[in-house]
Amino acid sequence: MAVVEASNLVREYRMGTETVRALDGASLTLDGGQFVSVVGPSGAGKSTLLHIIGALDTPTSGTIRVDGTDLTALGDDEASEFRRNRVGFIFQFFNLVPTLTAWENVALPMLLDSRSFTKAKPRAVELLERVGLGARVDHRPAELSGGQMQRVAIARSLIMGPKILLADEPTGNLDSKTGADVLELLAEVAHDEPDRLVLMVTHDNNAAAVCDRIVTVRDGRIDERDA
Ligand SMILES: Nc1ncnc2c1ncn2[C@@H]1O[C@H](COP(=O)(O)OP(=O)(O)OP(=O)(O)O)[C@@H](O)[C@H]1O
Repeated sequence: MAVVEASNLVREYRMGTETVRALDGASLTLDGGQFVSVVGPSGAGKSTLLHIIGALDTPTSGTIRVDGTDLTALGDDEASEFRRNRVGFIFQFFNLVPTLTAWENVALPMLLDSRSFTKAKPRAVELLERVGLGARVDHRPAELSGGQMQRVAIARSLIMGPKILLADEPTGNLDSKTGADVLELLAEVAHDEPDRLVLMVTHDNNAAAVCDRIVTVRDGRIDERDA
């Protein structure tokens, strides 16, 4: 089943009197059960594409459906609910809350929802075990290595059970061995469930090489061979 269906996406930014076209008619269909990387030159529109797929930004024109939801039809509150419950985000600098322990960081999205409050800790601990950090649940980010922090962030991205994980340069701040381990984990996460998609923006050719599919963005469009 298609998790992402993007058609003719255009995203323009106004810069004073100039208009920058970050996306210029990008079309793409992505199925679940895959680990997909997005590559291309600097300024090609990769991050803009990822932000639109994650409902962090809206296109100027074009259509975008993610996990069956038409993102262009969402209001601000619906978009933030979509981001919280239906998408997992993984960032280069991990974005963990320094004052919270590993399990509290992972549980945060569930702790914010009164309906799931009591289930939050057992689920967070289970996910930390899944990413190999069962012995680190009470550690704070400063007491963890970079690779361990990224594993916590991956566990957090999974807690609401999203169909899609979006990773922006997830290995950009890790050494090559630690980065390779994180990529292996992301591939496992994509293949764990039949229709989960992990979509990763990367500049690292080794990272792209372990993916099931590589999508190239150039001048705001998806390379035709990749669409
Ligand atoms: N908020 C913004 N305001 C104005 N212009 C923007 C904004 N965001 C992106 N752009 C412009 O849109 C184009 C695409 O940017 P984007 O960040 O999507 O590229 P990228 O492929 O992710 O680049 P990089 O690999 O360097 O991160 C660039 O020319 C950029 O300067």
